[in-house]
Amino acid sequence: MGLLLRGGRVLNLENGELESRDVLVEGKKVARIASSIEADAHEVVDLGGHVVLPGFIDMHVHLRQPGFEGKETIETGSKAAARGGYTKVACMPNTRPVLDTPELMKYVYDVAQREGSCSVLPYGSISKGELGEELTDIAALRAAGAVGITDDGVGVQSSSLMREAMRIAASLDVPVVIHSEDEDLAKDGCMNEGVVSKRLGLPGIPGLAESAMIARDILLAQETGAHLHVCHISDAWSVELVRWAKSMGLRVTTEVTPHHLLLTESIIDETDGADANMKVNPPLRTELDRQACLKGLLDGTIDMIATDHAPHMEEEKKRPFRTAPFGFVGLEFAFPVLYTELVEKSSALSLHELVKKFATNPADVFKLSGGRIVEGEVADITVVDLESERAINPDEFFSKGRNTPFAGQKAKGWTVLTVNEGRITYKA
Ligand SMILES: NC(=O)N[C@@H](CC(=O)O)C(=O)O
Ligand SMILES: [Zn+2]
Repeated sequence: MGLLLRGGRVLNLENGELESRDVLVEGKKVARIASSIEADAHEVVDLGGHVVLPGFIDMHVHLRQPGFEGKETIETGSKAAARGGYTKVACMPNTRPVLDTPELMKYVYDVAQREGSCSVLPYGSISKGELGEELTDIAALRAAGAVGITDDGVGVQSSSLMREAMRIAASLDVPVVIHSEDEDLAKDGCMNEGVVSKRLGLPGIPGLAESAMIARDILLAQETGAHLHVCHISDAWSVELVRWAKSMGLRVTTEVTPHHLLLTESIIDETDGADANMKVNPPLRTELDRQACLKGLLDGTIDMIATDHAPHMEEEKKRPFRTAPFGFVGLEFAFPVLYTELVEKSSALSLHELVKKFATNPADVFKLSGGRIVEGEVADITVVDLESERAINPDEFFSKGRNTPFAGQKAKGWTVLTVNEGRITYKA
């Protein structure tokens, strides 16, 4: 019985070494890891020296179900996740209806159980309908399996509402996950506010719209003792604030997207704002901001990578820059693009440091299973090919979304096999 992964090189997360090991999976767990395993497993996969990693965990994806199934479903989004090497994703509640009740938590778990290709952990919203007016029943959402609470897609404008949410969340040990955006400062903006927005005559969103809200919420986390997790950090001052909060011993964590680590508003400049596939929230910012995010990732200020996979329909993204929806897909190439740019090309960080940002840290921060490959623990495993180079090709996506500015970019590090709770969920 079991699944035997033979002839792979398992990444040692402590020292970064690749160790030739066989891995035997029985049921949902890793049964054995050894140099050579002889077992009559019912399935043997020869890994041919490819690299064996803990399954990736993405704490920020939009699966669009219920309500926006034209953009994505739990089935297609989780398939895309498995193809990208993810074994767990946390999905955002900005669906229709908004995921604001225990019944809707159950709905996501049920659909994922039936149709999903990875573990799907729903967030419950902070406010009913994400309207920012009335709190949800946070205790009931937690009891129904909410991985955290968030109004992602919009910022919580009311400071008193956020304060009350954090008080309750702190008492229940529920992470408060924030889309930091001061709507008054960000009003009608469609790209980063600065020289490029001025040149193109497009309304801007200042970095301050993000950092000012992060400052407020850090202070509220300090007062209430809540665990604050900052979504998709993108601005240099924001990174500085989180660094400060950590140095004060506060429970503040954060994530960054591949696009904020690798791209800037210059791509919008070069194309004269003609392509809404470059429109995302928070917006692509300046080189200074990008460098600050990179530095934050390296020094531990930024705990993890999250894709903020946000699929939209092609027609929607064909609209003018000003009116098209914000968002990029990311699940199917996040690891390859970051491995290639940050590990292989620039040696900004090493493979095992990157893998911690993709798997170990999200597991630890959100107290989830997985994040490492250990005998007796859950068999969430991703095998990647670090040699073959291929271009990112939206036509191959399992996701319904094609909206990415990374289309055509060449990368290495593609997933060849994904195992979620002992079950093969993707095989190249
Ligand atoms: N990131 C985006 O640009 N868009 C997200 C919302 C969000 O994550 O804020 C979406 O739901 O489309
Ligand atoms: Zn958001």
